[in-house]
Amino acid sequence: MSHIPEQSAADSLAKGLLEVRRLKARYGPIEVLHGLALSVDKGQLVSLVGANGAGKTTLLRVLSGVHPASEGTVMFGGQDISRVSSHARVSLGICQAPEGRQVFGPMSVEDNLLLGAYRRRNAQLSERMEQVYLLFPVLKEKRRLLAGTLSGGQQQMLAIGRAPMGEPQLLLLDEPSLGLAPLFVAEILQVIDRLREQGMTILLVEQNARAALAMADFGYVVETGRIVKSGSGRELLGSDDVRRAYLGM
Ligand SMILES: Nc1ncnc2c1ncn2[C@@H]1O[C@H](COP(=O)(O)OP(=O)(O)OP(=O)(O)O)[C@@H](O)[C@H]1O
Repeated sequence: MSHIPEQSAADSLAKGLLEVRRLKARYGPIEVLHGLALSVDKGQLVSLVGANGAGKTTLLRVLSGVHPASEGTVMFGGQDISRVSSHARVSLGICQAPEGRQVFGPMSVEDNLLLGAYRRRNAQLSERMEQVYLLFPVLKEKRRLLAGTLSGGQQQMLAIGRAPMGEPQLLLLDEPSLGLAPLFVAEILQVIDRLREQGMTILLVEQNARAALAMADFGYVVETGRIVKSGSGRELLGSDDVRRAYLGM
């Protein structure tokens, strides 16, 4: 029988842009992620759904490097980044849009967007900014205003619009529609869909499970720190368990 060297076995597992294996994380003595595995391929939109407290935010915090994994591996682009700092992960192209409305109020909308462009050279900035303005026309209209004067929904759009300015390899979005009026929710979800159409790889945590799964290439259901189900967005939407637990059907 031919022998497969360990390294090539590991390589064959690491096909996705992001590969998470046996991931554990804790807050003090309490473990909240219990050996979680998932993968995200380049260009995919992957949605994580699950009840409050299931561990979705913690997972994103571990992926962006702001919370340590206690065990397991995070591979990104074939490289083990499990022990890499959050700063270095940003340089590698992992970007987490800040939760909610975290913008710099005393700065203009345009300057807020430029802050997201740390990875871009000047020549490409205006082109990228125009692309963001195409996604969010209201930000173009208000580009000279102080961010603090925007409505809550517009500030949330700015916080999300800033992320693609740096052309991340992987965009992590935690509840981008949280607390928004239904009109803004629909708009934010459309923008995320368009970012995916433009080829961006996105890992999305979203309370609106139906919409998050409907637009996802692939989805994972997280329950108390474990993945309990996975499949294409369509498969999960059709699953009785998922419909009962997360879609109120
Ligand atoms: N800073 C913290 N210190 C201690 N425990 C925490 C902390 N943050 C989260 N937890 C706990 O970790 C578990 C997972 O929380 P997490 O926020 O990751 O879940 P979630 O799925 O994102 O839920 P939500 O949608 O409510 O944010 C929960 O039991 C929560 O109470």
